Amino acid sequence: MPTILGQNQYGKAENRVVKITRDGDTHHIKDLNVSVALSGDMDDVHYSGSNANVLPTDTTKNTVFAFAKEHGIESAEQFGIHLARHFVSSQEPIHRARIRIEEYAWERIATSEGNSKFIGADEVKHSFARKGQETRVSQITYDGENWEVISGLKDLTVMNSTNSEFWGYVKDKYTTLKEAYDRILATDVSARWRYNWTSDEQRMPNWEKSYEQARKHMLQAFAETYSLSLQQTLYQMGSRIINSRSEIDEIRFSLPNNHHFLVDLEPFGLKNDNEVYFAADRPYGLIEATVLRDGVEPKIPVDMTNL
Ligand SMILES: O=c1[nH]c(=O)c2[nH]c(=O)[nH]c2[nH]1
Repeated sequence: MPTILGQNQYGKAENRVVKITRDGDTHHIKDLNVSVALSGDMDDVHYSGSNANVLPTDTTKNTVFAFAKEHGIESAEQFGIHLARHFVSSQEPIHRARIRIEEYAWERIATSEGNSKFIGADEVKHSFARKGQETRVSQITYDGENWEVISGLKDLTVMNSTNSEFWGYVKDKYTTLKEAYDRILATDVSARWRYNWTSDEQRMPNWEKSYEQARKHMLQAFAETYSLSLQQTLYQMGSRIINSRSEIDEIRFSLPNNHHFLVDLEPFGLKNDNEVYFAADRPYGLIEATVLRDGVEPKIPVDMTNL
């Protein structure tokens, strides 16, 4: 049966490019997921395997990262226009470029009051929470006599664009990681905290207020900790909650270390001055721990934060 080629397109999908613009100590984030689809005179590569008209998908990926440096990311639309125009105008066989972009919005984390003087602002200039993703969770158990309430949240994505280091670790013959003195620290917070309220219904905590405050203290600790490891930041987040909320005795975290790798732009004659990152989705470090009020028995199950 004779066959003919129908519609076709190709390119690199889901390039996770993060651009940090450092305006003094105020940082700005653009976080995009960019998918490139090109089409044009591509009959030959399908029929005979000749790659003479094929700009590699790897090159389309590199172009996304290089353009983040060369043109900046003013808006997703403007960035997409630059890219589409580039592919169609620089490659004769390419007649059509479709650039799809998802943009993830971030908002600044508000400072705690004592610290706003120290930082000189009501918002930390390098600490962000990703908008509109998190889910609030709770588990209530009652045996006819006693209550156990465990609350928390998951998928709260946060980032510090500076004030994070990681060095001085064990090195064996398989270690290749370079020590970092100024890295991005990003994670998706999954946390569960346990209330010490068990029976007296007259003295039930104000659940709404408690959630709001616990979340706030946790975020402020994330933003205000100068981090030497995600483990250290985790402990600060937990102890800030325990110390500021008397109704909470225990908190457990599961924190993926969302790695951001600086992209090597040297091959394109560009200097990457801690600006353009590849946001990897896997593998990731996974840091988990419980923080307890001293003298309290741990009761939150180890695997609960993965639910
Ligand atoms: O904060 C970190 N903690 C680690 O245990 C670790 N391990 C690693 O490779 N990078 C990091 N970062």
